[in-house]
Amino acid sequence: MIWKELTIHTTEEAVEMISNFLHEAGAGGVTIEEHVDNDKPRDTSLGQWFEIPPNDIPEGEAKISGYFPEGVDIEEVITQVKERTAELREYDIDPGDATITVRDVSEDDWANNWKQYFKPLRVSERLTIKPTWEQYEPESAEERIIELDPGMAFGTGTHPTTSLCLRTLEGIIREGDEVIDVGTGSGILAIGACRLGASKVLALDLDPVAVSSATENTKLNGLEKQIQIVESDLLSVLKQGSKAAVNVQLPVRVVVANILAEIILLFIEDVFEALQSGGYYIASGIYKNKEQAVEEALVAAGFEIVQTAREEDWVAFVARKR
Ligand SMILES: C[S@@+](CC[C@H](N)C(=O)[O-])C[C@H]1O[C@@H](n2cnc3c(N)ncnc32)[C@H](O)[C@@H]1O
Repeated sequence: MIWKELTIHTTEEAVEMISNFLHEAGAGGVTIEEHVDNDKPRDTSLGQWFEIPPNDIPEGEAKISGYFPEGVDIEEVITQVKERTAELREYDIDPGDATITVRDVSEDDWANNWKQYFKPLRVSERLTIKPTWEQYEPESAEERIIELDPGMAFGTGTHPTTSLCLRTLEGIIREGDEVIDVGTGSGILAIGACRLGASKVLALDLDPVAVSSATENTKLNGLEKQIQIVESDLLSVLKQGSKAAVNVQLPVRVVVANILAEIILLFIEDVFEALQSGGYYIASGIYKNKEQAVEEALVAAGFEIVQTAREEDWVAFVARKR
């Protein structure tokens, strides 16, 4: 089958928003290419890094491609994506020059090629992400495996915003914890939380593609009894009327959200309310230029920042409800 590949040249900062625009415009898949720096020293204490091939994308920039099936009005998609991208400046997100190109590609060119670069990855001391199509044996009894086929949803574990969450979760989760994962994507953090000892996770996402991907991955890991996946705009499922339908008992001890800073700022009070006192909020997806704004908002809402984790240009906060 031939697909239309729409590529937008933008900034790392705008990647998540523009990927969402492409999904919402009907893309059957979205790929993201960011600057690759293979000369940079890597922390190899947790195992081997699988290098991805160098590209010509300058630091701080990114190329996002959406794949549209035949029959989609690509001119209409371009107009929509251009308008929504231009609006990002109102939210203080710089999308760069945001030039768009379109070409025809065959399905094999994009649907499977990326798989060769997604290898088992020891992402923290105890967690390893294993693509379903790879063979891998844990090196010790302590090592826990997250089986994953990310499909079209965000969350392979290789993005700094995801690995920051998995690493910080490892320090926070205690046996039997109940957790809420906001913006679950492929379900990777919900699965990771269970592997670290959580007894129940409520995994929420606004995007039906993410909901079905998280459902598949939950099954792959045999965690259907522990993870409940619900289509929800942020924590709206917890609002009056639908509380009874969720698997976790409120307030919970841990909330994790790997969502953009702009979105994190919208629902800090709701997270505060959903947490026990002394409970933890892991907030990730924060580009470095929004670090201060998010920190101030967390503190103003009554959180104490107990850890600030950084990887590349991304920041994650571990905040404790006072
Ligand atoms: C950066 S991805 C994170 C995926 C995964 N949790 C991870 O850490 O790799 C952000 C996710 O948030 C979801 N999202 C964005 N806005 C949302 C909203 N208002 N309510 C719920 N989910 C949302 C997106 O659909 C996407 O799956």
